[in-house]
This record gives sequence, C-alpha cells and structure tokens, in this order.
Amino acid sequence: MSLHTLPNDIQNLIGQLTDRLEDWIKTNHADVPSNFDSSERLKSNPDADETKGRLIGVLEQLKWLLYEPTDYLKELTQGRSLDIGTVRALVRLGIPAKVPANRDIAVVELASKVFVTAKALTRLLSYAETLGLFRFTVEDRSRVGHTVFSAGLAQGVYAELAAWDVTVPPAASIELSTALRTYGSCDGPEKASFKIGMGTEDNFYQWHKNNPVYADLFHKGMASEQEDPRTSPQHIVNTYDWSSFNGKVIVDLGGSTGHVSKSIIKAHPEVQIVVQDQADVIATTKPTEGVSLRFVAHDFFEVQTYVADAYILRYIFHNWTDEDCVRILKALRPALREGTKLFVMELVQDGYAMSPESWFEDRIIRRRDMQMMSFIGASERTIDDYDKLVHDVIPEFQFEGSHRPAGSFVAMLEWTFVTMEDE
Ligand SMILES: C[S@@+](CC[C@H](N)C(=O)[O-])C[C@H]1O[C@@H](n2cnc3c(N)ncnc32)[C@H](O)[C@@H]1O
Repeated sequence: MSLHTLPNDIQNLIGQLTDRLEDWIKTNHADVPSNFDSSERLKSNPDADETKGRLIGVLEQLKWLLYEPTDYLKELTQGRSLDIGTVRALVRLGIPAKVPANRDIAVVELASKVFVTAKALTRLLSYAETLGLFRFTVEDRSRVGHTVFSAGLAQGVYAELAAWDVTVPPAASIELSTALRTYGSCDGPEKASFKIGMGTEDNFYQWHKNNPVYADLFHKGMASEQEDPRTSPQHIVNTYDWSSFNGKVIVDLGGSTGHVSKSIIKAHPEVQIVVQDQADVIATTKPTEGVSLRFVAHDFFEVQTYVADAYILRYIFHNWTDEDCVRILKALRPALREGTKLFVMELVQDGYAMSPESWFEDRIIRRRDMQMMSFIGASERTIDDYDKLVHDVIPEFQFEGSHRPAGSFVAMLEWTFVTMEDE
C-alpha cells in the first residue's frame, strides 16, 4: 500500500480493524477500553496488540489526510516542542504524584502543593488535557483528576523513568542539527548530539558514570524492557529449539547479569550457558537458585578464547558503529569452529518500506534508531545490514534467516559457520 491510500481504503481498513478488535474483546470477555480507568484497558496480548498497532497506524494516516499541511507542520514544530516542555514541567514539578489516584482535586489545592499559582497551573493542565493527560471534572472545571496516561506518570514502572526521558532525549535530539553540521554524521559517542545538547564534555557513558541518579534510572529503564511483552526474553526461548544445544555450550556475549540466559536455561536446563560481560558488570552478578549459569569477565573487543557451540549477541551491535561491530566480530573469529552458531537479537526493520499498517511499529523502531544516533552515535539496522556486516568480516558465516515470533519487536538472526563445501 502506498502512502497515498484513498480515504475509501482507509475507511475499509478502519472498519475491518475495529471489527477485529471488537470480536477479540467479545471472545476474550475483555472490558471496553477506557481512558479513565486503567482496570478497563485492553490487557496486552499478541493478537490484540497487533490489531491495535495496525489501527493506530491507519488512524495516523487518516490524520495526515485531514490536516492542512501548514497546520500539520505547526503541530510538529510548535506543538511537539510545547508537548515535551509541558510533560517536563509536569514531571519536574511533581504534579502527577500530587493528584489523588481515584478522585479529583481542586486546582487551587494542587497549586499550593506544587508551589505555582493556580492560574499558571490551570493553563498548564488545560494544555496537558489536550494531550490526554489529566482531565478537568466535567461538572466543576476548577477540579482535576487523572487519565490513565497521567496516572502512568504518578505510579507504576514508568513513573520513575519519566525523569530520564524528559531530560536526556529532548536535549540530545534538539542538537542533532549542530552535530550533523559539525561532523557530517553522529558516528560514535564523541560525535553524538548528546554532548552538545547536554552541554557537557562527557559522552553518554561518561556522563552517566558521573551522574549516578540518572545512571540508575537508565539501567531501570533497560531492565523494564524485560516486562514489555514486545521485547520480553521469553520470545527468544519460544523462537528456537534450544534443546538442540543440550550438553553443549552457548556464550551470551555482553549478556549483562544473565537475564536472557536465565530464561533459556530455565526452559532447557541441559544447555550450558556462559555469560560474558565487562568485569564490573560480572562482579555484580549473583547465583540464582536452580540455575547453573557461569559468569566470566571478557571484553568483547579482545580475542575470544572461550570456544563455544553458539554465541548470542543481544542488543550489542545496535550500541556500536559499523567499525566497532567489525572489531567485535574480528575478535570472535578465532573461537569459531565448523558448525558454530551466531545468534544476533535486535530490533530490525525489513528494509525501509513503511505502510500505514506498519506505522506504529516502524515509528518505535525508527525512534530507537534516532535515539541511538543522538545518544551514542550508533544505529538500529536492517536484516540486510546485519547480514552484510557479518558476511564482510566472516564470510564463512552462512545466514540461515531471521526468526520473529508474533508479538515480538525483536528478531533473532541466525548464522552457521561453514568452511567445508557440501559434496
Ligand atoms: C544493551 S546491553 C545488552 C545486555 C543484554 N545482552 C540484553 O540483551 O539485555 C549491552 C551490554 O554490553 C556490555 N558491554 C559493553 N561493552 C562491553 C565490552 N567491551 N565487553 C563486554 N561487554 C560489554 C554492557 O555491559 C551491557 O551489559
């Protein structure tokens, strides 16, 4: 489908997708979604999530058809800068946590708690209301309560993480132009716009070492991904027949504290897994009862000395420039033997095509790609990019294809090291 889909097609798609969602709600006895009661939201589920994502993309397409170009452009420039400024003010003034979870509050009372005037707060909240954040009580607009979105800034996993999100991404992205004009690219942490935007000589990694509060939030944010069904390590367990490695050894390179390996080994206790990471990360690991993982300090830029039957690299390459990925692969090469498997797990796009129905997912993956660029000068890649990267360094690696289970944003790419030609 092209980006110039006729409104008729859009209408049909909206009809089909809403019907499908309604059927799903009926068959699963789910509640009709509400913006005001999180207990009535559609629970995350691969079937429903896929339909919801497609529908959001199609509705975005409809929006593009309806907007006058100038209005739309102003929405991007004036609207979105104000959006982030507003959310940042809400978060930094601590407003979401001061609004009771299950009832409304007088704006005057709220204002006295967050030390701004009632008039200024009313204006801020009125704008926030247009973003689906907070709502004024219908019968008495001097009172305000939560929506499910503003409630997410007050409690739950994201409430704490939002402090990082309103600080680092806006600063890094606003200076993309300066970094690109200065360096022509943002390749590597030293050229990433993060440094310019944050007004620091430290790159992303050094800055977090010097700002432990933000480092803690960043690590919590990474860990929270495990709870997200779209990026859950459980998909990796279900995607592949890991029992084919029973009695064999897998190295989880850059495996952090082993959360991915633990999921595999719990389902396949006969597989042996060695988690390698930097010494300071390995030093924080603790044995988990009933799980026989081994943790070994190893710098993946140094020659790999641990000969294993397979190497897993999950979320590793996306942190590095092509040149650094080449160094990681070269360091791995000496440990490879006939039949060794390489598994790369990343958010990937199947090329750069975008359709209305893929918009929601494309947007998340492309957002992540631009974050990689602006934070650390790295990138998300396509399947072809990965195949070329691996093949150029280790031509013996035969690409077996990519596996991506329903509901997962993360694909698993598989290679086999083959030196002997088939007879
Ligand atoms: C984005 S995290 C991915 C962690 C894990 N593989 C996952 O999927 O959640 C990148 C990991 O690479 C590790 N790392 C960074 N530089 C490294 C190096 N030179 N040698 C080994 N590990 C490294 C980090 O400590 C971190 O655990």
